[in-house]
Amino acid sequence: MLRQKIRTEYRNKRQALSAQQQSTAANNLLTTCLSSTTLAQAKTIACYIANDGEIDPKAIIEYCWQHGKSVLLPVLHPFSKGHLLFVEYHPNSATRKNCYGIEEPIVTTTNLCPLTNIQLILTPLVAFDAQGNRLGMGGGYYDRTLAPIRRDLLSTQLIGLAHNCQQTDILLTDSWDIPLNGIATPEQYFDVG
Ligand SMILES: Nc1nc2c(c(=O)[nH]1)N(C=O)[C@@H](CNc1ccc(C(=O)N[C@@H](CCC(=O)O)C(=O)O)cc1)CN2
Ligand SMILES: Nc1ncnc2c1ncn2[C@@H]1O[C@H](COP(=O)(O)OP(=O)(O)OP(=O)(O)O)[C@@H](O)[C@H]1O
Repeated sequence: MLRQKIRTEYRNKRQALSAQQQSTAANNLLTTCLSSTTLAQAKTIACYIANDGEIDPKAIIEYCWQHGKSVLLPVLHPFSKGHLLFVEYHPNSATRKNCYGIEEPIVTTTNLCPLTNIQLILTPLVAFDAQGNRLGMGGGYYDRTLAPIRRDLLSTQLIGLAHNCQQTDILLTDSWDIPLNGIATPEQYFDVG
């Protein structure tokens, strides 16, 4: 399947980056994000903990904390298979590793955030194109969870974070794919509306 072939190719590209390249990319990513008004204006922002060579958004999370913004992380839904929950994340949040080895906050009765309260979601991705199409890890987690955005039921903004080497020509899309409003790389911001 073509999608799987592209996924493997682009996972390999990001995994091949050196620690030095990762660190430079992560620092420059914050600068790009700050050039878009979306991050400056949003008060409730979902992000992720880097895994598998993904660009590291740690500096963005720190920036959000310093500027009084509320940060959320995705957590694999404990009952609804293939869906995500978004959970508050603070400097001292208790975390654990999920089944993919990705750190996630422990869900409590008070730290869940409904999708309707999230103004901006910064998504990880494996590959993207300049039209705002996104290829993820293949679990369909973001696509399923964010389906209400596709149906225009939510105004949450979606911005993908990526290394420059994750840009592809044109990605073929499926009916369930949620298009991004923008993509931020260490070099530039693609505004796709
Ligand atoms: N940092 C980060 N957090 C995230 C995601 C992500 O892509 N990145 N997710 C985004 O959905 C969710 C977790 N989904 C994931 C889905 C699959 C695999 C994974 O490693 N899958 C296969 C290989 C996939 C393939 O190449 O076909 C594996 O187990 O090796 C990891 C995370 C929520 N949290
Ligand atoms: N809204 C949805 N409802 C039901 N199934 C879905 C939905 N979105 C995606 N899926 C299923 O999830 C599977 C994986 O989708 P896809 O390859 O687009 O994931 P991805 O975008 O790479 O992953 P992720 O969103 O986790 O980063 C597909 O085979 C599809 O059947």
